[in-house]
Amino acid sequence: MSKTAIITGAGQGIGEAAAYRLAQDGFAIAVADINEKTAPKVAQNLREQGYQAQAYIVDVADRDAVFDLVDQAVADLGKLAVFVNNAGEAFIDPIIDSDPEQISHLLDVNLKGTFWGIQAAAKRFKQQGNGGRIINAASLAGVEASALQSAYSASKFGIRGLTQSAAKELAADQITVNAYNPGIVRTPLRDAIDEKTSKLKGLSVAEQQANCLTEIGLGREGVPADVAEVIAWFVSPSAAYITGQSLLVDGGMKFH
Ligand SMILES: NC(=O)C1=CN([C@@H]2O[C@H](COP(=O)(O)OP(=O)(O)OC[C@H]3O[C@@H](n4cnc5c(N)ncnc54)[C@H](O)[C@@H]3O)[C@@H](O)[C@H]2O)C=CC1
Ligand SMILES: CC(=O)C(C)=O
Repeated sequence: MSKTAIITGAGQGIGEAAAYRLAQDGFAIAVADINEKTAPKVAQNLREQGYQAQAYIVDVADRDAVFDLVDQAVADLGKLAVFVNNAGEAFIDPIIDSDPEQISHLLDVNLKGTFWGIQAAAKRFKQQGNGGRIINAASLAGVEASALQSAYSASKFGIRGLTQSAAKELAADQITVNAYNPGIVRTPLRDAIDEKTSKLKGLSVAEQQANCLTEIGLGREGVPADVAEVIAWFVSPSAAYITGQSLLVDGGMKFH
């Protein structure tokens, strides 16, 4: 049985890119996502390329489902080695107009979903007895908050705090906990942000994009400092003693 990497939100975007990248490093990939169409497709593509992969339909906001995900993936694919809390959502609205339900849902997915992933992975790592790697999706917006993204930025600042606290608690069990903080990565999530922002700010999408930070790649183009590469580095032997870090990735890389 292989070493398993569970990646949430791996049905598209950054999570999908991370799935391909970690598969190249020999991990069996649990493609976990709420989307019943995309997760099986990604898992199938991985298998067609000769990698071990399985799709799991899960809502990361459901704590029991996240624990079940770990149990099932380990039973199917082998010992857990890596858990990437990548799944997330965003919405754009002025803070005074932000809908309470939408705020709660975003925090349930982004912040509490990461909490459940850390808990489930850490419990499994402790049972297995030889450490593990937990990597969380924070964001540039969790280092420098953006207007119109109050709930999202709050969730990403929170994820950085979760990362630091968990890292301090789990280091004794050789479990590292780190976060990647990408700038702009051209995914459906980012496209939706830009479109709504440009509407609210009256900017054309082109003008809005011109205001963006350096766009970085999803890893398939192999551009430097791409996000999938950062996730793979956090999992590599050279990062065995790196923990509690939030790595800002916006074309360059700097710890925060
Ligand atoms: N795209 C960007 O510019 C940046 C993205 N990020 C973060 O990176 C992560 C991935 O973002 P993208 O790939 O851009 O997003 P995306 O929207 O393209 O993909 C997110 C995936 O997560 C899944 N998902 C959403 N809610 C879920 C839930 N409750 N349970 C399970 N799966 C769920 C979606 O089905 C989708 O497949 C997110 O946490 C996002 O906040 C951070 C900084 C920049
Ligand atoms: C979506 C997101 O976190 C950014 C920085 O664009």
